[in-house]
Amino acid sequence: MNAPVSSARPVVLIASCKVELDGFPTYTIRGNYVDALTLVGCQTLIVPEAAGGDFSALLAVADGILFNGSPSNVHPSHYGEEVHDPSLPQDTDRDAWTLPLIRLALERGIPVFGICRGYQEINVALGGSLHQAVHEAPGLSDHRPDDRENLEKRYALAHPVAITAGGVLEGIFGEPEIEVNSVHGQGVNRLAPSLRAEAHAPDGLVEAFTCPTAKGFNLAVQWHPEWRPQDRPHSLKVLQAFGDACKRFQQNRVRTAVPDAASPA
Ligand SMILES: N[C@@H](CCC(=O)NCCCC(=O)O)C(=O)O
Repeated sequence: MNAPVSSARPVVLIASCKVELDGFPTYTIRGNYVDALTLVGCQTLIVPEAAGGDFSALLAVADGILFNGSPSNVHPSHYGEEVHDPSLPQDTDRDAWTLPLIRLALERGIPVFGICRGYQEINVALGGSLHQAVHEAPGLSDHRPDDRENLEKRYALAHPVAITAGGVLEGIFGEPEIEVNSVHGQGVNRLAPSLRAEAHAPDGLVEAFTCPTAKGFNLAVQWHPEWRPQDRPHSLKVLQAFGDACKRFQQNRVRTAVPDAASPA
């Protein structure tokens, strides 16, 4: 008998940010992260918190987790530094649950995708550090967009990245170089020991990585594939790779869960 498969969309958790709005604590997520995952066949579930670090309810439903971008920075105390520019936003509430969840998800083989802040979070969660101001680091370029420009220009393709030969991204793109957008002031300084660089900017900054020892698909990128993926084939391909991994994870859960429930009495 063939094992049953699920036709339901895989459930992908997305981390929301916590900001103050009109005096109230408010959980936020930019809609293009949701739309991008919907486009590649996933059911998104926005997660505001994991009180007390209890992840059991989340792990029971997650077929994948997106650690998305955000204007805020990971607090530098997580990599042993003081805040370099106090005028920039922090989100210590998000740090408190996303950093341990990253470690747990990778250990369990749940598909993980990181974008921008999420990319930086994964590096920090695994013991890496960040440049708090890439543009001030000797030899590195300014990776920030011009905030006076409209969104179209801020998310325009900004520079090439060289794709690591034999890596996950080369498998997805089949090309040695692609063009990416660039919407960040911070960046990877010390790459966590368990991570492997998957792409580099022309100034040498690591722009993508994977954790090869994790059991499941995982990838993180400094750029923003969620911006207009319909119009950008490379963005669509990388999102689709994550969506497909979530689908496989879900199918595997269905296959391993169903026999008990379906066994004849
Ligand atoms: N604060 C970090 C993170 C950058 C980042 O995630 N930018 C995206 C912001 C908008 C969005 O949510 O899409 C840095 O500046 O390096």
